[in-house]
Amino acid sequence: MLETTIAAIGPLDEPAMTAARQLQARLTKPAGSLGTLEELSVRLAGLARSCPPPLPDPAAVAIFAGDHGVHAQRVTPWPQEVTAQMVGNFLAGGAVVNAFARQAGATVTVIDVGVANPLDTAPDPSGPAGSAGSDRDDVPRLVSATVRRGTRDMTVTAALTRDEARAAVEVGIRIAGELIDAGAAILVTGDMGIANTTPAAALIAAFTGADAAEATGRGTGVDDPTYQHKIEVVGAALRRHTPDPTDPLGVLAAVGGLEHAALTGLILGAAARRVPVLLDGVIAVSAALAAVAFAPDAVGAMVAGHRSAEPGATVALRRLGLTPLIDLGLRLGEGTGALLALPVVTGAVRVLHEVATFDSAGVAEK
Ligand SMILES: O=C(O)c1ccc[n+]([C@@H]2O[C@H](COP(=O)([O-])O)[C@@H](O)[C@H]2O)c1
Ligand SMILES: Cc1cc2nc[nH]c2cc1C
Repeated sequence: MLETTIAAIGPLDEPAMTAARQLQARLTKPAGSLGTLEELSVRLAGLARSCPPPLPDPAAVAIFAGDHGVHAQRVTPWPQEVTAQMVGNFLAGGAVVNAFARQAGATVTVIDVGVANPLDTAPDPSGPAGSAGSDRDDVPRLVSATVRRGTRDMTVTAALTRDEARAAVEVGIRIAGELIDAGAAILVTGDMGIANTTPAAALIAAFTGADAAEATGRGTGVDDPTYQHKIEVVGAALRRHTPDPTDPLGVLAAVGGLEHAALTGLILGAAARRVPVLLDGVIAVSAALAAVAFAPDAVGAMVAGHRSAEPGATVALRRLGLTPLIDLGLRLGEGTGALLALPVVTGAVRVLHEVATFDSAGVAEK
């Protein structure tokens, strides 16, 4: 499944991109006045192989949840149980991602690929928090696709076996296919996993060659001594495994996480179906680096929703050559920054569908 998905990923379609550039030049606005949105609309036309490309509606958020053996190294102040508890919150509709998804009209699917603690998924008799008036279709959905109940501690041994990493990637590919088959026109990445900014930093360092200090951030907000310790943990894991960036499955297995690997699969699955994938924060962009290591053309399907405050996100975005659409200092994850960027993507495409040309509107050109 991984190999066939990689084989299905191809370059952007040049004729559709040329058509989009030519249409942009005829629309009633000064050339280039929509800045980044113009190039985004061209890219999305190339991805869809049509001009105009379809509007990115409806959107589907896929939140992959997993736990991390490296939590034992005290790289985060939060207890591991919070991963399972936040999954319960997503399913009850009470997290920030749910509020933003309701605002964007996006569905929310939570995929348990490796949560260590039991999930409390009993329905709340009072109904989903904050979702008054929503119909059944808007209720967040849980998919149980546990590969293992959390990774191993990457400072001691490989976080995953190659088979486990592959299984998690293939969960992501399967979810991409299911969401697209159900009608999603854009996929939005989400993640939940206490301690997951540590493997994200290690992945970014492994794929870009950045050192541990450049790739590592404060995650949920660690104090100065813990931050220094976290950089050492990332550095120690990299020294132990010396991951080979040309072997993405090996890198994901050595220093990755189950949600990172599943997000890699989601991105590859979207790219293979030529559907855009809106990237959220540092966990998503670390997975995106693995995706381009599998299939360089996968970058054509990626839209960087926002610039996470985590420094590793900027390192990864630079390597991917992606300009984030918004930069608001967010560092929450869950898909929140990407969802806020969704109207920008929609706007970029809507212009190609709806804006009059100089000819049709009788507006004089310079
Ligand atoms: O999306 C981001 O860039 C981001 C930055 C910092 C923290 N997070 C979220 O916070 C959790 C990981 O933080 P930590 O400090 O426990 O590694 C995990 O659930 C992530 O979704 C996410
Ligand atoms: C409360 C909380 C909510 C989150 N959402 C994503 N990561 C998170 C981490 C914590 C700690």
